[in-house]
Amino acid sequence: MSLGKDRYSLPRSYKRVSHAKEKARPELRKFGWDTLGYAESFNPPPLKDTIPRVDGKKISVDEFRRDFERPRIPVILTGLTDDWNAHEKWTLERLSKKYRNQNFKCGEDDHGNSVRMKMKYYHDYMLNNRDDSPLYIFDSSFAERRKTKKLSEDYKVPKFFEDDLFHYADHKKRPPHRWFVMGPARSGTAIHIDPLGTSAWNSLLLGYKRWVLIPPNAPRDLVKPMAHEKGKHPDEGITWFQTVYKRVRSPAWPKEYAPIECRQGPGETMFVPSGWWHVVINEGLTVAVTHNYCSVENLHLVWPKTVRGRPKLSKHWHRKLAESRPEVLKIINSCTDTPPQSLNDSSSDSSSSSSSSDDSSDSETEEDSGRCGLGNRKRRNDVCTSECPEKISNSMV
Ligand SMILES: O=C(O)CCC(=O)C(=O)O
Ligand SMILES: [Fe+2]
Repeated sequence: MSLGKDRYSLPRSYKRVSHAKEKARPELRKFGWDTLGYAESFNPPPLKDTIPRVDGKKISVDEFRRDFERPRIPVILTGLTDDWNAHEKWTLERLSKKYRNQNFKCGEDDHGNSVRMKMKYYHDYMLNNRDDSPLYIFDSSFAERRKTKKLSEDYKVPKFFEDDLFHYADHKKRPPHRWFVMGPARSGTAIHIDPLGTSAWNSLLLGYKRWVLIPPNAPRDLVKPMAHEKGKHPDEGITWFQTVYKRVRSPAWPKEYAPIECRQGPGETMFVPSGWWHVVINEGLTVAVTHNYCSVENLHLVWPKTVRGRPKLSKHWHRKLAESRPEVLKIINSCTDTPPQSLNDSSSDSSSSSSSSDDSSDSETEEDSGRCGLGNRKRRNDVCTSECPEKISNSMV
């Protein structure tokens, strides 16, 4: 069975979709995108919702820091999006009309270049595809492009996440940090840890996302699909839900790595603390926005990874923090092996700001993020080894 041109509503959708697919996943050319029949057969086990939910309007920033951010406990905050225009503006109908001819990133080619599709074709694809692991919009430059930047006026960074210390780095130098996210059933994000020790918040406007989070100390080999389980979609959320998920749910799964699971619904904001493994699958059509950030609570984790993975950025950032937030230098000093004076020695840094080589996750840790390397966050990425639609891509580094 292969998808015919008549599956789509617009005359050019088939061609545009085929073109994007060829660039994003050339390895599927022969095998096909719908061969596994997941559109008919994929059915995750019944949900065990084990995440705490807290009314975001009733908790203070200090309480959030004390109860969740500092101890690194995942939580869903409710009510934070109530006054966002996105609730009205981010319906499929309005998005596909207003941004009709705008290109959005829905993949990455083998050279790390963005694969983009006009919203009108992606919308058609989203409604009509039967793919096993569909293309997913994960776009980190929406707020920089003239014709899509208005999207960033439709939501507000919740007060809990406002103090992002990367904000002090020059905008062009800071790693990608915000993504507009849109995808159909079965699209999602393979298991990963977000880049550079950052934490994330992810607010869902439309649809339902199923999440599994696993504590930071869980070994990579345990949480990732085994070589023989990877199949044709090695770096996709759906593969994880078809393989590792069974083990996570079995009595043999180590108690110390007990997962936190949930179904996130519209208006809910997921907080993913630094270092936690997480994997997501969309249960139907979804629209979301997600940001990664560094705060005073996770700086001790972000700093060493930034020094090691993004040395040039770390020097620049150190200078900016010393000017504008000198009080955080004591956190940096307490988690650093590098003597502070060498941070000011620009001659010691030979890395190129445009190269992705300093984006890499720290291979001595379990970090791997695809939306990954905040040098790359989210989609597929060689350096990070997987997932995270481009939360990783090098483009903005
Ligand atoms: O909404 C999703 O697919 C999850 C995204 C995610 O984990 C990430 O951006 O790092
Ligand atoms: Fe993530």
